[in-house]
Amino acid sequence: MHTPLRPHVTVLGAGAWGTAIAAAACRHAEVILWGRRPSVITAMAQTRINSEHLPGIELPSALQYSSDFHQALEHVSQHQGPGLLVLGTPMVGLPEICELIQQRLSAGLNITDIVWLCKGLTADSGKLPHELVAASMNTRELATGVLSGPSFAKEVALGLPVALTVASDSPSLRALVTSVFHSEHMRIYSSSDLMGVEVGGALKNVMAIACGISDGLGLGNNARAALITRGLAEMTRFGVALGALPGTFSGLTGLGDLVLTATGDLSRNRQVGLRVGQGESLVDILAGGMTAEGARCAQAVLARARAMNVPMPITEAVCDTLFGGVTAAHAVHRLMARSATEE
Ligand SMILES: NC(=O)C1=CN([C@@H]2O[C@H](COP(=O)(O)OP(=O)(O)OC[C@H]3O[C@@H](n4cnc5c(N)ncnc54)[C@H](O)[C@@H]3O)[C@@H](O)[C@H]2O)C=CC1
Ligand SMILES: O=C(CO)COP(=O)(O)O
Repeated sequence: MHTPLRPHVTVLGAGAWGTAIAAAACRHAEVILWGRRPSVITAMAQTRINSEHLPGIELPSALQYSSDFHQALEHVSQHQGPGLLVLGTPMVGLPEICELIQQRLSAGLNITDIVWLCKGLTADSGKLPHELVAASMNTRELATGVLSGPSFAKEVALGLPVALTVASDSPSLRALVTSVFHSEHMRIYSSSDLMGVEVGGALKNVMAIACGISDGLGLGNNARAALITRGLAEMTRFGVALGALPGTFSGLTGLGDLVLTATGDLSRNRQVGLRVGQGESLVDILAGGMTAEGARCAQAVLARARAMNVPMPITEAVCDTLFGGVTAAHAVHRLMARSATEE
């Protein structure tokens, strides 16, 4: 009897999440983790530890490493069986990665399936990941989608239970991602609502900053519950205006990721909010290069919401506090002083 070929997977981006997801893929696939800094990749190959992003956590011995972009892409294109390319950079790195991939596609490289992990909107043009991918790559011959959900990289790298959602128009991509990642450690659910899944991932970061600010100000548990609930209403309103299905926001990538990031201290977005609420400036907090995508994303979300006439009071309060010179306490006062309304 013939055994199916193990999928080949390349993960581009060796940050916390790219590394954790590459390690998870090793259960069912032959995996290369690509990073752009050769010295970091060499150290990871030698120690089997990502000391910068996941210190002290041993990575699977089967995981391979490369800082050679061409070699990393060939791993998924020059293979008889299924090949999956995973884009694991933050939003800020996505345009460059898409451009590099498109150059290889134009040169004839045969890639069929791409899934990305990033959460947010581009800071300049306010595009969601699938909009950016469609604008910068020739996707006609590609199956593409997003893998998202409540998932702190550290817990995933430790093998603790997690549930994620793959969203794509392509049933074959959904099946491939499921076959690569679904295991007794990681459940994979499927959705065709790419818009809803991406909006949830982007907006929960903004709401996590809001909850962090509230907790940093010491406003209590009631205030945090109100922000989570009204934040969910706000992200649903925004998503539905863009064509998302409302039900998606009560799933893993909406409510699930919102609760995780708004309450879990491993969240960098929540940490940003906590520190802002305690009086630190955003510039100082982000000076070390921390990935906290909710800050930039909040401005892009607000611009898109205004263009659609969608009210986003919490997002507006976050923008005012982070960028508008309004104190956190005054932003809260303004939120609370609005007229009463139907729920
Ligand atoms: N850390 C987490 O727990 C989770 C993160 N995510 C999402 O995954 C994405 C990546 O986040 P993290 O891995 O946590 O970030 P990170 O800050 O740990 O690492 C980012 C990595 O991307 C690399 N990078 C940045 N721009 C690049 C470019 N142009 N080309 C190549 N590499 C580039 C950096 O060198 C760094 O290694 C984000 O969009 C985040 O929202 C999603 C789920 C969980
Ligand atoms: O997206 C995440 C968990 O699902 C990680 O959140 P942070 O980017 O806030 O750390």
